[in-house]
Amino acid sequence: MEVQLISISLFMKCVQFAAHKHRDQRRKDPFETPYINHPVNVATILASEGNVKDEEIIMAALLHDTVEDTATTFEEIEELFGPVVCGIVREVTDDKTLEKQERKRLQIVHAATASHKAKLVKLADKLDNLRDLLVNTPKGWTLERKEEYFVWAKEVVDNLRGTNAVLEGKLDAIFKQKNLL
Ligand SMILES: Nc1nc2c(ncn2[C@@H]2O[C@H](COP(=O)(O)OP(=O)(O)O)[C@@H](OP(=O)(O)OP(=O)(O)O)[C@H]2O)c(=O)[nH]1
Ligand SMILES: [Mn+2]
Repeated sequence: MEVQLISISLFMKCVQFAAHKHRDQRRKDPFETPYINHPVNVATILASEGNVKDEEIIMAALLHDTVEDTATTFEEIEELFGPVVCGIVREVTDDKTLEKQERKRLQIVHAATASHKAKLVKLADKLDNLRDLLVNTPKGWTLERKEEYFVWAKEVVDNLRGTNAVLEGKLDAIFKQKNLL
């Protein structure tokens, strides 16, 4: 068995915390998928496809949208799950007080200098969102807006390269399918 650094108890508290915080949210897809499916997908992509063994990265993936999209604070996350997990979540959290265009621009800029752990979470986050867009159109989105998302996501991913060959390969297969690579 792999060395296990984080107790199963704390890990499950993290799953429970994320599910609780996102309990009233739905994704934008036509099926109104419960929002928690996305953080669970991102964590599962890292563990099962990306071969990531570091439990703190998996926990940060489970929590990655809590501060951005729910009434969760970094202080809560640090108190419950420690400074490393909190630091990763902080790095992948957009400042929602900024204009959307500026937020999107900053994701591209910040990707380049993010820590290795944060880059892994961002790669899996984009992979899950793009896989969804290949099969669904979010409510209220035009096809053009969807195409623009692929173009923008590639700019973010281009600044995350050299982090995880498997995840980057899977993202590149999607970009090739969209004629962006
Ligand atoms: N593909 C997809 N995306 C959905 C769905 N429901 C919610 N989203 C979220 O929508 C965001 C993209 O929509 P935009 O209009 O471009 O961004 P905004 O929500 O921040 O304004 C993605 O965030 P992001 O900033 O790109 O990444 P992150 O917030 O997940 O880090 C994604 O997480 C869905 O059903 N499918
Ligand atoms: Mn996300």
